Amino acid sequence: MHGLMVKQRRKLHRVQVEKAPRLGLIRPTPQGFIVTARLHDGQTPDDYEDVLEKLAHAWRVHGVRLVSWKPGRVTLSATLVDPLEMAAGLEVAAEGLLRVRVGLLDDGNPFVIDFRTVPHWLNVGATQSGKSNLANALIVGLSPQPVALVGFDLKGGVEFTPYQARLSALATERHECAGLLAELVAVIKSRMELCRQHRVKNIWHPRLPEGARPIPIVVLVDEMAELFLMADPDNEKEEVAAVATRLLRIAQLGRAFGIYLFVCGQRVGSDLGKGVTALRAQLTGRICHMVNDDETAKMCLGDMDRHAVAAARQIPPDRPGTAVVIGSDSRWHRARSAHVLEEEAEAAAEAYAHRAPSWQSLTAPFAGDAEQAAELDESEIEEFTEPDLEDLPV
Ligand SMILES: Nc1ncnc2c1ncn2[C@@H]1O[C@H](COP(=O)(O)OP(=O)(O)OP(=O)(O)O)[C@@H](O)[C@H]1O
Repeated sequence: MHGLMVKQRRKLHRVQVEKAPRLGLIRPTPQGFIVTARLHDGQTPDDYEDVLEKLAHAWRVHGVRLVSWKPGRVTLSATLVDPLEMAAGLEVAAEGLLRVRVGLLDDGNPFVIDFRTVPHWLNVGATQSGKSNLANALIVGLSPQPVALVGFDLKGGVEFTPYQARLSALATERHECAGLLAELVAVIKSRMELCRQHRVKNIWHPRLPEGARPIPIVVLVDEMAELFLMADPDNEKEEVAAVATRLLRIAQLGRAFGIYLFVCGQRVGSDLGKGVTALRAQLTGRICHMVNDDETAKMCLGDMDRHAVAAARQIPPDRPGTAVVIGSDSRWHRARSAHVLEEEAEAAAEAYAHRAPSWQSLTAPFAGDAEQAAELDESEIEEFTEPDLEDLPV
């Protein structure tokens, strides 16, 4: 027994985490180089994630990322200059239905918002960090597409009114938002009925005749906090609760019924209430621009990857449009959006105004009172929350 203990203790003593890396061959890449490091006993890839910034300084390079790992070894990629410097001159491009290339990732790949693979997004950042610029990029990329756009603009309309020509509906006050959200849930309910009639689980299923397939709806929300903050809880509680529930229903069921959320805000904090935390869990696409407080970075990225939080806190204020993004691959990337002026987005909205379906045509399938139609029971929600991925549009 004693011998075993001594052996164990020796083994434990062998474990040292901070040791010089054992590097393999250095291979050049267009942006810098790639190198493999063998892990010392007791090291994990996480230990490397924790010291990437130190490595970048030691190697005198712009940045180091851990690109992959196998048992016992990690592969690191170093970039000599910031690839995001090149994003400024990029153009936004539609890359298929509901898919927009909005900028560049720091591994040189395009930064793509693809609602087909990641249906709902949270876009946060301090003032002047580049949130609206990204929304502008989406307007430019989505306007020519056969999709409906709906705006919730709690900044009194300053953000989305310029694009009204291409919007099928716009709400600027919270009570209007509550009504419009009820109508969207009612749209979901009518699409549910349609799917039941054709015995399919989502609107993309091939069994649904092409003519019967409803048009996708992208919902843009700006300033999320305004939907949840209460100046006078006694009078506003009910409305806030209704807004929170309806947003959550849209997030839970949107993927199956072609309704997608892009939610922007300066701040996401637990003080906004449980509704925000529940909603956040459904917004699996995350974009964190420069933020002023740790809590917002943590709320935006922390539940996905703690290293992403540290990366977001390092975004310099003089690089608007730079963000830490978690998208379809569930890994975090530094990214920068293409620079899109409000005028460009406005021009795109005007040019494609004829593509905006009328709100009446979108809500036609449900007759009567939206508030009532917006009631859903748990079994209905469960029935449609996990659509088959193969059915999503191509
Ligand atoms: N990707 C980018 N490249 C270059 N400049 C950018 C980029 N994104 C934003 N900017 C510039 O940074 C400034 C702030 O951007 P934007 O208005 O999008 O910030 P915001 O986060 O929406 O701010 P606010 O909350 O105050 O509306 C603008 O002048 C904009 O042109």
